[in-house]
Amino acid sequence: MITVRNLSKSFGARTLWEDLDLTVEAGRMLALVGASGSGKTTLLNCLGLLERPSGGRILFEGTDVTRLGPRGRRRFRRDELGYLFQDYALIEDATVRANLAVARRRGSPDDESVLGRVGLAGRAQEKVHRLSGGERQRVALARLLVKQPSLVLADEPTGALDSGNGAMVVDVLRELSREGRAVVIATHNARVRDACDSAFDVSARRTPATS
Ligand SMILES: Nc1ncnc2c1ncn2[C@@H]1O[C@H](COP(=O)(O)OP(=O)(O)OP(=O)(O)O)[C@@H](O)[C@H]1O
Repeated sequence: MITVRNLSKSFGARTLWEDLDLTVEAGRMLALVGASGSGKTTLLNCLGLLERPSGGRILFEGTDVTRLGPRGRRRFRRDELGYLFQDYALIEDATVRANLAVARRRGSPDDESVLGRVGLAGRAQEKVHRLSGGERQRVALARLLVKQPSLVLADEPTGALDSGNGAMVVDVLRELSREGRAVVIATHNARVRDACDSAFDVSARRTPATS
Protein backbone atom coordinates (compact mmCIF):
# COMPACT_ATOMS: atom_id res chain seq x y z
CA MET A 1 0.00 0.00 0.00
CA ILE A 2 2.51 2.65 1.14
CA THR A 3 6.29 2.35 0.95
CA VAL A 4 8.84 4.87 2.12
CA ARG A 5 12.32 4.73 0.61
CA ASN A 6 15.41 6.60 1.87
CA LEU A 7 13.23 9.32 3.32
CA SER A 8 14.95 12.19 5.08
CA LYS A 9 13.75 15.34 6.75
CA SER A 10 15.76 18.28 7.98
CA PHE A 11 14.76 21.63 9.38
CA GLY A 12 17.72 23.89 8.65
CA ALA A 13 20.88 22.20 9.96
CA ARG A 14 18.87 19.75 12.07
CA THR A 15 18.23 16.33 10.56
CA LEU A 16 15.26 14.53 12.14
CA TRP A 17 15.79 11.30 10.28
CA GLU A 18 17.46 10.00 7.14
CA ASP A 19 17.57 6.77 5.13
CA LEU A 20 14.17 5.92 6.56
CA ASP A 21 12.58 2.85 4.96
CA LEU A 22 9.24 1.36 5.86
CA THR A 23 6.26 -0.36 4.30
CA VAL A 24 2.69 -0.59 5.50
CA GLU A 25 0.51 -3.09 3.69
CA ALA A 26 -3.27 -2.94 3.40
CA GLY A 27 -4.84 -4.57 6.45
CA ARG A 28 -1.92 -3.74 8.75
CA MET A 29 -1.46 -1.35 11.65
CA LEU A 30 1.92 0.24 12.26
CA ALA A 31 2.83 2.20 15.40
CA LEU A 32 5.32 5.06 15.01
CA VAL A 33 7.17 5.36 18.29
CA GLY A 34 10.19 7.30 19.50
CA ALA A 35 11.21 10.08 21.84
CA SER A 36 9.37 13.35 21.92
CA GLY A 37 10.73 15.50 19.11
CA SER A 38 12.07 12.56 17.09
CA GLY A 39 9.75 13.42 14.22
CA LYS A 40 6.70 11.11 14.39
CA THR A 41 4.23 13.88 13.56
CA THR A 42 6.54 15.17 10.85
CA LEU A 43 6.65 11.69 9.29
CA LEU A 44 2.84 11.46 9.41
CA ASN A 45 2.66 14.90 7.78
CA CYS A 46 5.03 13.73 5.03
CA LEU A 47 2.89 10.59 4.47
CA GLY A 48 -0.21 12.82 4.31
CA LEU A 49 1.51 15.22 1.89
CA LEU A 50 1.10 18.09 4.33
CA GLU A 51 4.86 18.47 4.47
CA ARG A 52 7.60 17.76 1.91
CA PRO A 53 10.41 15.38 2.84
CA SER A 54 13.94 16.70 2.24
CA GLY A 55 14.83 13.58 0.25
CA GLY A 56 13.63 10.11 -0.69
CA ARG A 57 10.35 8.77 -2.02
CA ILE A 58 6.88 7.86 -0.78
CA LEU A 59 5.21 5.30 -3.01
CA PHE A 60 1.46 4.85 -2.72
CA GLU A 61 0.42 1.76 -4.64
CA GLY A 62 3.52 2.22 -6.79
CA THR A 63 3.10 5.96 -7.50
CA ASP A 64 5.63 8.40 -6.06
CA VAL A 65 3.24 10.81 -4.38
CA THR A 66 6.04 13.23 -3.43
CA ARG A 67 6.14 14.17 -7.11
CA LEU A 68 2.46 15.02 -7.43
CA GLY A 69 1.49 18.59 -8.31
CA PRO A 70 -1.01 20.58 -6.21
CA ARG A 71 -4.05 19.03 -7.88
CA GLY A 72 -2.72 15.47 -7.52
CA ARG A 73 -1.90 16.10 -3.87
CA ARG A 74 -5.40 17.43 -3.20
CA ARG A 75 -6.92 14.42 -4.95
CA PHE A 76 -4.73 12.00 -2.98
CA ARG A 77 -5.77 13.61 0.29
CA ARG A 78 -9.44 13.73 -0.72
CA ASP A 79 -9.72 10.20 -2.13
CA GLU A 80 -7.24 8.07 -0.22
CA LEU A 81 -6.40 9.64 3.14
CA GLY A 82 -8.09 9.74 6.49
CA TYR A 83 -6.67 11.70 9.43
CA LEU A 84 -7.25 11.34 13.10
CA PHE A 85 -5.57 14.14 15.01
CA GLN A 86 -5.71 15.10 18.65
CA ASP A 87 -7.40 18.39 17.84
CA TYR A 88 -10.11 16.41 15.96
CA ALA A 89 -10.06 18.72 12.89
CA LEU A 90 -13.85 18.97 12.90
CA ILE A 91 -16.07 21.85 11.78
CA GLU A 92 -16.88 23.12 15.25
CA ASP A 93 -19.96 25.21 14.55
CA ALA A 94 -21.63 22.54 12.39
CA THR A 95 -23.70 19.53 13.42
CA VAL A 96 -22.34 16.02 13.73
CA ARG A 97 -24.30 15.12 10.58
CA ALA A 98 -22.74 18.00 8.60
CA ASN A 99 -19.27 16.86 9.68
CA LEU A 100 -19.98 13.35 8.43
CA ALA A 101 -21.44 14.69 5.16
CA VAL A 102 -18.05 16.20 4.26
CA ALA A 103 -16.55 12.67 4.15
CA ARG A 104 -19.50 10.94 2.50
CA ARG A 105 -18.94 9.19 -0.81
CA ARG A 106 -20.70 6.52 -2.88
CA GLY A 107 -21.04 3.32 -0.83
CA SER A 108 -20.45 5.01 2.56
CA PRO A 109 -22.36 3.46 5.46
CA ASP A 110 -25.27 5.58 6.74
CA ASP A 111 -24.82 8.09 9.58
CA GLU A 112 -26.84 6.22 12.17
CA SER A 113 -24.88 2.98 11.75
CA VAL A 114 -21.50 4.69 12.17
CA LEU A 115 -22.75 6.86 15.04
CA GLY A 116 -24.07 3.72 16.73
CA ARG A 117 -20.66 2.09 16.25
CA VAL A 118 -18.91 4.92 18.11
CA GLY A 119 -21.53 5.26 20.85
CA LEU A 120 -23.18 8.42 19.51
CA ALA A 121 -26.51 7.02 18.30
CA GLY A 122 -29.18 9.72 18.04
CA ARG A 123 -26.66 12.62 18.31
CA ALA A 124 -26.50 13.56 14.59
CA GLN A 125 -28.22 16.94 15.00
CA GLU A 126 -26.00 18.18 17.82
CA LYS A 127 -23.47 20.93 17.24
CA VAL A 128 -19.90 19.69 17.57
CA HIS A 129 -18.78 22.57 19.80
CA ARG A 130 -21.24 21.38 22.45
CA LEU A 131 -19.66 17.90 22.62
CA SER A 132 -16.98 16.76 25.08
CA GLY A 133 -13.42 16.01 23.94
CA GLY A 134 -14.05 12.26 23.94
CA GLU A 135 -17.27 12.71 21.97
CA ARG A 136 -15.50 14.90 19.40
CA GLN A 137 -12.85 12.25 18.91
CA ARG A 138 -15.69 9.76 18.35
CA VAL A 139 -17.17 12.07 15.69
CA ALA A 140 -13.74 12.14 14.03
CA LEU A 141 -13.73 8.33 14.15
CA ALA A 142 -17.25 8.19 12.71
CA ARG A 143 -16.04 10.44 9.89
CA LEU A 144 -13.28 7.92 9.11
CA LEU A 145 -15.87 5.13 9.04
CA VAL A 146 -17.94 7.20 6.58
CA LYS A 147 -14.95 8.08 4.40
CA GLN A 148 -13.37 4.62 4.37
CA PRO A 149 -9.95 5.90 3.26
CA SER A 150 -7.29 3.47 2.04
CA LEU A 151 -4.67 5.02 4.34
CA VAL A 152 -5.42 6.20 7.88
CA LEU A 153 -2.93 8.46 9.68
CA ALA A 154 -3.50 8.94 13.39
CA ASP A 155 -1.46 11.28 15.61
CA GLU A 156 -1.69 10.41 19.33
CA PRO A 157 -5.35 9.55 18.81
CA THR A 158 -5.87 8.45 22.41
CA GLY A 159 -3.72 11.16 24.03
CA ALA A 160 -6.50 13.22 25.58
CA LEU A 161 -8.97 10.39 26.22
CA ASP A 162 -9.97 8.21 29.18
CA SER A 163 -9.25 4.51 28.85
CA GLY A 164 -12.76 3.61 27.60
CA ASN A 165 -12.65 6.15 24.78
CA GLY A 166 -9.03 5.24 24.06
CA ALA A 167 -9.94 1.57 23.69
CA MET A 168 -12.79 2.45 21.35
CA VAL A 169 -10.45 4.47 19.15
CA VAL A 170 -8.04 1.53 18.91
CA ASP A 171 -10.92 -0.91 18.22
CA VAL A 172 -12.26 1.22 15.38
CA LEU A 173 -8.79 1.66 13.88
CA ARG A 174 -8.35 -2.12 14.04
CA GLU A 175 -11.73 -2.58 12.37
CA LEU A 176 -10.65 -0.25 9.57
CA SER A 177 -7.44 -2.22 9.11
CA ARG A 178 -9.35 -5.52 9.00
CA GLU A 179 -11.46 -4.02 6.23
CA GLY A 180 -8.25 -3.64 4.24
CA ARG A 181 -6.98 -0.18 5.12
CA ALA A 182 -3.40 0.62 6.08
CA VAL A 183 -3.25 2.38 9.46
CA VAL A 184 -0.28 4.34 10.83
CA ILE A 185 -0.45 5.60 14.41
CA ALA A 186 2.06 7.92 16.11
CA THR A 187 1.89 7.14 19.80
CA HIS A 188 3.65 7.21 23.17
CA ASN A 189 1.04 4.85 24.60
CA ALA A 190 2.34 1.31 25.18
CA ARG A 191 -1.17 -0.18 24.94
CA VAL A 192 -1.77 1.43 21.56
CA ARG A 193 1.67 0.29 20.37
CA ASP A 194 0.95 -3.27 21.50
CA ALA A 195 -2.39 -3.27 19.69
CA CYS A 196 -0.56 -2.63 16.39
CA ASP A 197 0.95 -5.35 14.20
CA SER A 198 4.40 -3.80 14.49
CA ALA A 199 6.21 -0.72 15.69
CA PHE A 200 8.72 1.53 13.97
CA ASP A 201 11.05 3.59 16.14
CA VAL A 202 11.53 6.92 14.42
CA SER A 203 14.44 7.75 16.78
CA ALA A 204 16.37 4.75 15.45
CA ARG A 205 15.65 6.08 11.93
CA ARG A 206 17.86 3.65 10.04
CA THR A 207 15.92 0.53 11.00
CA PRO A 208 13.90 -0.89 8.12
CA ALA A 209 10.35 -1.96 9.05
CA THR A 210 7.67 -3.92 7.32
CA SER A 211 4.11 -4.23 8.52
N1 LIG B 1 8.04 23.60 10.48
C1 LIG B 1 9.03 23.34 11.34
N2 LIG B 1 10.14 24.11 11.38
C2 LIG B 1 11.17 23.83 12.22
N3 LIG B 1 11.18 22.78 13.08
C3 LIG B 1 10.10 22.00 13.08
C4 LIG B 1 8.97 22.22 12.23
N4 LIG B 1 8.05 21.23 12.44
C5 LIG B 1 8.59 20.44 13.42
N5 LIG B 1 9.80 20.89 13.78
C6 LIG B 1 10.69 20.30 14.79
O1 LIG B 1 10.92 18.94 14.45
C7 LIG B 1 11.01 18.15 15.63
C8 LIG B 1 10.09 16.95 15.52
O2 LIG B 1 8.74 17.37 15.71
P1 LIG B 1 7.55 16.32 15.70
O3 LIG B 1 6.34 17.06 16.14
O4 LIG B 1 7.50 15.65 14.39
O5 LIG B 1 8.03 15.28 16.80
P2 LIG B 1 7.23 14.11 17.51
O6 LIG B 1 8.11 12.91 17.52
O7 LIG B 1 5.89 13.95 16.90
O8 LIG B 1 7.11 14.71 18.98
P3 LIG B 1 6.04 14.43 20.15
O9 LIG B 1 6.18 12.98 20.51
O10 LIG B 1 6.51 15.34 21.24
O11 LIG B 1 4.70 14.80 19.61
C9 LIG B 1 10.70 19.07 16.80
O12 LIG B 1 11.91 19.44 17.41
C10 LIG B 1 10.04 20.26 16.16
O13 LIG B 1 10.29 21.44 16.86
